[in-house]
Amino acid sequence: MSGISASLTPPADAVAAVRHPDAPAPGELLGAHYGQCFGCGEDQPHGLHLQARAGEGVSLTAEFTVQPAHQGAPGLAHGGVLATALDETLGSLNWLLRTIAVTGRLETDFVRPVPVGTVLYLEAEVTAVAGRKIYSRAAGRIGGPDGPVAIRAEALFIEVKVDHFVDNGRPQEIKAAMSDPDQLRRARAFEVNP
Ligand SMILES: CCCCCCCCCCCCCCCC(=O)SCCNC(=O)CCNC(=O)[C@H](O)C(C)(C)COP(=O)(O)OP(=O)(O)OC[C@H]1O[C@@H](n2cnc3c(N)ncnc32)[C@H](O)[C@@H]1OP(=O)(O)O
Repeated sequence: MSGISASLTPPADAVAAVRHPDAPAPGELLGAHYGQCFGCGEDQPHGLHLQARAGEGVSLTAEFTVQPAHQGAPGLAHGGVLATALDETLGSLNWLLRTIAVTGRLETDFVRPVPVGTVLYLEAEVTAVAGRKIYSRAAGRIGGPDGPVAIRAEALFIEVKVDHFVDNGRPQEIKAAMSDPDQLRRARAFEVNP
């Protein structure tokens, strides 16, 4: 067992997260926010191809199958890849809030080794919101959705403006995504209220 750091404990004035009225219905697949995303992108050959599904409230489930490209030790998933799976799952929660946010802090416990070929069953929920700060937690189970926990994490996401990606990333792709005539795809790219 491990304790979490103070910065992951919501402050006294934190409030419960509110699911956006247009959030996908429980059971609905969220789809990728960006085709080249290492976590969820369908165009990323060595990516995780993680598929997240909306849950009740501000929660979701996701699945990811560990591939040979994700090994650290022979036959076992790399810890950084597992942390990525948690990060991606937690990041997807922002689509249920329709908030653009990036990971500020991610604390991960690696509880059991995860062999190649394993399906990791992830579950995540937002626990509290305080201003721009979104607190969340996730766990990944093996052997089935009710199997033993192999990994878990607590995280703090920070809300940002689209400018975060324009100023620090590839502005031309961001501008193209913002002009996408498909309103839902445009909103999903930035996980924001259209
Ligand atoms: C073409 C299509 C395009 C698609 C477009 C995609 C859009 C959808 C993106 C989704 C992507 C998903 C993928 C998975 C999620 C990632 O993996 S995101 C990538 C990894 N994360 C990053 O790159 C973030 C890098 N860090 C930063 O940019 C900046 O540090 C941050 C996080 C924006 C914060 O900077 P800031 O805005 O100046 O905020 P700042 O005032 O410093 O802090 C605000 C508050 O947060 C607290 N805080 C900030 N950082 C921390 C920290 N590390 N620890 C504890 N507390 C912290 C501060 O203490 C402060 O608290 P208060 O004083 O308000 O109580």
